[in-house]
Amino acid sequence: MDLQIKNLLKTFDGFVALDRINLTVEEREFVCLLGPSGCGKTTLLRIVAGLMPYDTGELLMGGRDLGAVPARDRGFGIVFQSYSLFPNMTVAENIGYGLKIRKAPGDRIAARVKELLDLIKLPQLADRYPWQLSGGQQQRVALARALAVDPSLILLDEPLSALDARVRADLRAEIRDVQRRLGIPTIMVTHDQEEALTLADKVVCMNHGLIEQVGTPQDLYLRPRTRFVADFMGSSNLLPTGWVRDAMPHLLPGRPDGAENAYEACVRPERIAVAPAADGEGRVIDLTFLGNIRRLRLSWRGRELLAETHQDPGVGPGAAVDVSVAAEACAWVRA
Ligand SMILES: Nc1ncnc2c1ncn2[C@@H]1O[C@H](COP(=O)(O)OP(=O)(O)OP(=O)(O)O)[C@@H](O)[C@H]1O
Repeated sequence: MDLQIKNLLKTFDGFVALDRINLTVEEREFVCLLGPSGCGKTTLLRIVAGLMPYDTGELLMGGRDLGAVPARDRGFGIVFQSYSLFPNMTVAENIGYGLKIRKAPGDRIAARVKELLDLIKLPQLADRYPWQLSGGQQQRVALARALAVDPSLILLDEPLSALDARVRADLRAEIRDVQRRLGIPTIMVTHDQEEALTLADKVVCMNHGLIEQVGTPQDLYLRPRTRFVADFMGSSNLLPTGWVRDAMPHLLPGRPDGAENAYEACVRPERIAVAPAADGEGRVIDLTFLGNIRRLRLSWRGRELLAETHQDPGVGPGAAVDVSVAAEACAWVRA
């Protein structure tokens, strides 16, 4: 079943938190809501969950209006940022809770709990209590609990944000794997662009209660349509039209029509090629070693540019370099 969000408006005392949002979550799709603090991600997720009312608009699940359906009857699985396991229940009891309140028979609950413990790769922890688990384990149990009732939609509110980088990366891969296997449509809130790029089929980039752009991770990274999206989805060189006309005229043909200040060229740092050249016009300002990449700040034709390379560029600060950008490396964005 798909979820359709139509013209959804949410205000708090006149403040517009969601400004007529339109969005479809297709069957089997993993959608990430991405954006800075306060852009409305959590509000949207809570409204879909049924935990918060909205002003106007429509929510349809498989064509059925959810407006009058209370949270507990929506049949959605929810995982929050903070581990929200019941502290006085074991892992198995936590996972089986939803089935128990639906009065499922004991043997069915036990079988389902076992299946889910295997799925989250924690079969040996059934009898532990939440306080005896690491943060990553607790979030896996929270995921299993959300899955236990065969939800028609999974809602994840920054489920990884309290975990350290390594656990986060592992669990991220597991969530993706489980979601793919089960094919349950999923909405996840995050402010971490890397997380959105690795997990999502569709990324929804939000800003001030509006959707700036919706697309695949590739769309948003390679073909951002606004300066905000370009900036939020990784680092970029944002180059004014006037400068491009003088310094990189070969980028101009892709520019949409519009006033001089209406568009800027977005060139990702890895698309700037740098080569040592004694008579090169560019100068290396500094170079930072970041393990898998090297980041160079360059000065070239009156601007500072950011370049990144996987190879050792063979130059240091002060060195003269040639700088080039392929025409197709540029996306024109609304400034
Ligand atoms: N109960 C409320 N009363 C008044 N304003 C609220 C309420 N809940 C949220 N807001 C406001 O609505 C806006 C969106 O909040 P929301 O929590 O959805 O943002 P977010 O994108 O999830 O941010 P974060 O990443 O910080 O959680 C914010 O400006 C927030 O202050």
